[in-house]
Amino acid sequence: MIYTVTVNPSIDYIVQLKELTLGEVNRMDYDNKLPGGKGINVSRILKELGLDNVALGFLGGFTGQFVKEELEKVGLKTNFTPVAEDTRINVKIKAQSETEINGRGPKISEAEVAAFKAQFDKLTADDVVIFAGSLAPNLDDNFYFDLIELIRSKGAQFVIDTTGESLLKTLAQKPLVVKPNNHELADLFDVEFTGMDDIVKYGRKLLDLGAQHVLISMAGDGGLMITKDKVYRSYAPKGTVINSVGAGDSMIGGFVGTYAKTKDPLEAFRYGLACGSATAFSEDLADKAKIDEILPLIKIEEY
Ligand SMILES: Nc1ncnc2c1ncn2[C@@H]1O[C@H](COP(=O)(O)OP(=O)(O)OP(=O)(O)O)[C@@H](O)[C@H]1O
Ligand SMILES: O=P(O)(O)OC[C@@]1(O)O[C@H](CO)[C@@H](O)[C@@H]1O
Repeated sequence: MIYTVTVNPSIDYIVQLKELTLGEVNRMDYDNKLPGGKGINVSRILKELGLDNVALGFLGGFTGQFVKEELEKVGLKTNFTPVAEDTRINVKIKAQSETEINGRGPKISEAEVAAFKAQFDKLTADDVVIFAGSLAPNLDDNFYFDLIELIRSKGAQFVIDTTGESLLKTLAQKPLVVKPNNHELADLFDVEFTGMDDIVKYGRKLLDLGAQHVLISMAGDGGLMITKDKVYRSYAPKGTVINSVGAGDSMIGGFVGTYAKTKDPLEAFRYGLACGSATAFSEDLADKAKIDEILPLIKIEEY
């Protein structure tokens, strides 16, 4: 089974207006509320690809209830641990440019953490756990590392979509895939890239440090996959970008879901790219029809 973990889910409150003027009363042209959080987005993409998965994490209050109901409406399996405080609301303003204001999220009590962790005792070598998104304000990185140790001790695989020191720290535990974008990769090694060769050189370091597969996403410029003996490059298909929120989560969903099914990294990369672009070209996350439309446009070449 594939499990996603969203420690700090959200209602994504999408607000559209022609122009945002600071210090004035602004009126919306359109608004929408979506269940959000990176792990939840991965789960929704897996579901679109027809892959069985369970969304885990913490949900609380009326906002948490909304997220749970929206996910159940689309038939997603969930097993969220209830918490006392309200799930956060993240505001996504689409005006002359895109601005995101993400909430801090609820604090999680020790008893709530213990109830959540108990679920991991039953994992087996057939399972994959995907951690994605920020932690609750009172939890530190050890929250993930302790769980990763437990997961690896059961022989299960894990993926963690994180950056900086936290990413470096998890590599020794051999994540199934890591997917920094090119800017995150440069920050990670405190360097400036002058071309694709640099990106490949530093991406390869992640492989050497323990990652099983390395993807580097480059937004509208496509992506790279670095394996032990090959580097694959894809240019993103052209299209009208409607929404950049969740393209990275979609890429992870497409890669991990397809890899779990086929064990073929190249096919998994192809689906990852298609899901990322399909989301960029959709109002919400990509649906199956959009992913199917984009798949034949994905061209991958050896670099
Ligand atoms: N403007 C775009 N046009 C076409 N494809 C895109 C575009 N933006 C993203 N994609 C596809 O989605 C993949 C992931 O996007 P991106 O590199 O923006 O990830 P990210 O930085 O993790 O994004 P986010 O944090 O916004 O979800 C890219 O590698 C690309 O294949
Ligand atoms: O605050 P975090 O956890 O880093 O990011 C949360 C978030 O911005 O990420 C998703 C898009 O990737 C959104 O659905 C959600 O609002």
